[in-house]
Amino acid sequence: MPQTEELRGETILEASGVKRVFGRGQGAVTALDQIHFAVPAGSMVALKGRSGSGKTTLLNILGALDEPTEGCVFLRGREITGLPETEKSRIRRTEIGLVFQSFGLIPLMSAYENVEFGLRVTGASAKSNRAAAEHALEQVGMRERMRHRPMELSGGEQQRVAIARAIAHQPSLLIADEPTAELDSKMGLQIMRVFRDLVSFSGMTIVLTSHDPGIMELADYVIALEDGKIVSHT
Ligand SMILES: Nc1ncnc2c1ncn2[C@@H]1O[C@H](COP(=O)(O)OP(=O)(O)OP(=O)(O)O)[C@@H](O)[C@H]1O
Repeated sequence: MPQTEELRGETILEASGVKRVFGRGQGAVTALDQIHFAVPAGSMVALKGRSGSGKTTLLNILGALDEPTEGCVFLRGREITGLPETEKSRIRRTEIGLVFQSFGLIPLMSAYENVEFGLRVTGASAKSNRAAAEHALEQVGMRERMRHRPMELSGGEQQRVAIARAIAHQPSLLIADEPTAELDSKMGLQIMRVFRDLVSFSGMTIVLTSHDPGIMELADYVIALEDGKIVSHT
């Protein structure tokens, strides 16, 4: 499998004709329709749009957490839609990292344990998991504080630990749903700096959602959604 860095500039993620309808009949809601875009490897893309415009629905489909009603998604040229759940789960474990608004750390575990715990499902040796967890914490600037529990860390630091957990298996694609929404603007910018470093130094591709124009400015591309459709792509 090529290293993340070697893919830089090539299309890593592509959505083609994606449509997602929730429910049936009269109560059906079309959350996404006619979604087409391609994301070059080693770039950061922000999805913007009002509440209900379809951002989370799209991220869930890109992250192999949900299936479109129509259309397909390709990750590194391979279709990830329509695969059996076991295969999608393998792709999520190896190629995709997920970050959420609410951090989702386990309170009784230290930062290090939170990151290492996520790696146990990979089946790698304890020694390599330890090295991978420490490397990921280093990448987000949290190695010094890795023995602290979440409650001893600021919101921004907790989110950095959550990012370390999401990237510990060195995925090529990081998906982040409103990663700065619970943070003040200074901490939000710190998180964006971490993301920019992951793009610059590790060649990672990041797709995130945000409502904050200051955050959006730091992305390479901005895709605007309105009522489930792309209305601009800059
Ligand atoms: N599981 C579901 N069942 C029915 N409708 C849903 C479901 N999930 C989302 N929707 C609908 O799909 C549309 C898009 O929702 P989505 O959560 O993707 O929007 P969003 O842009 O992420 O909003 P927000 O910024 O508030 O998170 C909305 O009309 C929503 O009500």
